[in-house]
Amino acid sequence: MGRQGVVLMVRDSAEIMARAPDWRAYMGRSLPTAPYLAPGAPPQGNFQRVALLDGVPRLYGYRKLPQYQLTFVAALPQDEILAGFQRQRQATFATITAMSLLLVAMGWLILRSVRARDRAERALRDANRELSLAGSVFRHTMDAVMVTEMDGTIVSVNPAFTAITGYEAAEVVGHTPRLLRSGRHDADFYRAMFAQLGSTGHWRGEIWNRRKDGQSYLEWISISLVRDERAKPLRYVSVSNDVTELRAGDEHLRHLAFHDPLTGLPNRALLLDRIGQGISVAQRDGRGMGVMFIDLDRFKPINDTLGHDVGDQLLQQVAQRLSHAVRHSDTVARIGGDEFVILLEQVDDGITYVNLAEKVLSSLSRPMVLGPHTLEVGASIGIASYPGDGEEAASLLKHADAAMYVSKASGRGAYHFYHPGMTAPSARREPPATS
Ligand SMILES: Nc1nc2c(ncn2[C@@H]2O[C@H](COP(=O)(O)OP(=O)(O)OP(=O)(O)O)[C@@H](O)[C@H]2O)c(=O)[nH]1
Repeated sequence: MGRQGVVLMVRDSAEIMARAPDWRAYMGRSLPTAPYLAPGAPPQGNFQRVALLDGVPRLYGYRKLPQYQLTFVAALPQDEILAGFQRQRQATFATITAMSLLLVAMGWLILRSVRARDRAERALRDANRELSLAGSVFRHTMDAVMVTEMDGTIVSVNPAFTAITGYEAAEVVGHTPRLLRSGRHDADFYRAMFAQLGSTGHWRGEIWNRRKDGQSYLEWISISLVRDERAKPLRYVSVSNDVTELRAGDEHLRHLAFHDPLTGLPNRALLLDRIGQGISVAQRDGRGMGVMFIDLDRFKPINDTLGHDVGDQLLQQVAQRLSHAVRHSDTVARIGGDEFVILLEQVDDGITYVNLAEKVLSSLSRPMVLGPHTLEVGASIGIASYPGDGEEAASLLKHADAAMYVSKASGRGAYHFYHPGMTAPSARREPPATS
């Protein structure tokens, strides 16, 4: 019956005839409002109410015994009946709560792994995109790219490398860049290059290399040391391009700037520079040097009668004859229309000038055959030597010109050494006075 269950026997007069438990306390007490005593109450039934006598809410079951004018009543307290249900409800609630938490946790874990997977896929896509971009640059750049191991073994080269060197990738991979050496640089050059690469991780400069067909070419190259994530040296990457033609263009421009286009001889600017250098060397070594100013005699009539083209050819032939007359170390320059200068270095005696002047006069006086024309010109020469006749390039040249003017004035076809007081060339070129 539980802790608060009750069994009653109630007379139809509402008086409690028996009760368990505590029958003594309830004996004779009346239950006039009991539902089973109400007129027309069914012979048996159930109901729920708060007990009149002890105030406990109970569920009641009864059965009338009309022949004895009695009703049997049994009641159980509501909380005892519902206790199992409550326990079950709590257990169910706890289970549902735990499952919900579990579901939330699983959902969170799934979400996290989906996000992590998305992130990884995105990173992979980005990495692939970068790789394909790098690959495309590697394949399509006009610069030759070469990747080597730290010991110099070539790992890969790009198509531009093949275009420049003539070597296919398969022919160079596994070899070292020594394959390309032209022999124009000594061991010190490469030692300095690797020393800088070792200390700074970079080297940039020009190298003469050799193509597969044996032809030398000049490349502008930038080499970088590549390290791994832990900064350990991994590879060398070089990017280079062929600058041979560019350099040739530079040299051609420089040649044009310092040479006479008609004869190919050094012009006035280069001559002055070389005289300056010659003076420095002579000063240092205590040696002599000098310049010989040569002006053709009666050149103008050739121009005037046979034309400028023939005059040009004659000037070219004069240039050749002068070049043949001098030593390899001397310089022959053309500094004006029919004006040539020979720079003689390391000359300590006057006889060398005399010999050369006579050789030049004799060479230029020989007939020149230019197509159908056989022409004869001569020359007038002036000589000035360092240090006696001038200590600077311009003054030496000016004094040689003055001495040459004396040769002209003396009847042409002669040479003179400079002496102080000889007429300056500027005076010589003044228009003759008219009377
Ligand atoms: N063909 C040709 N003639 C030139 C060139 N530059 C200057 N000349 C000419 O060279 C001549 C030089 O003049 P001069 O030295 O006075 O003539 P020259 O007849 O030799 O006179 P002398 O020296 O007194 O004997 C001028 O007629 C210029 O026009 C050139 O590049 N080509």
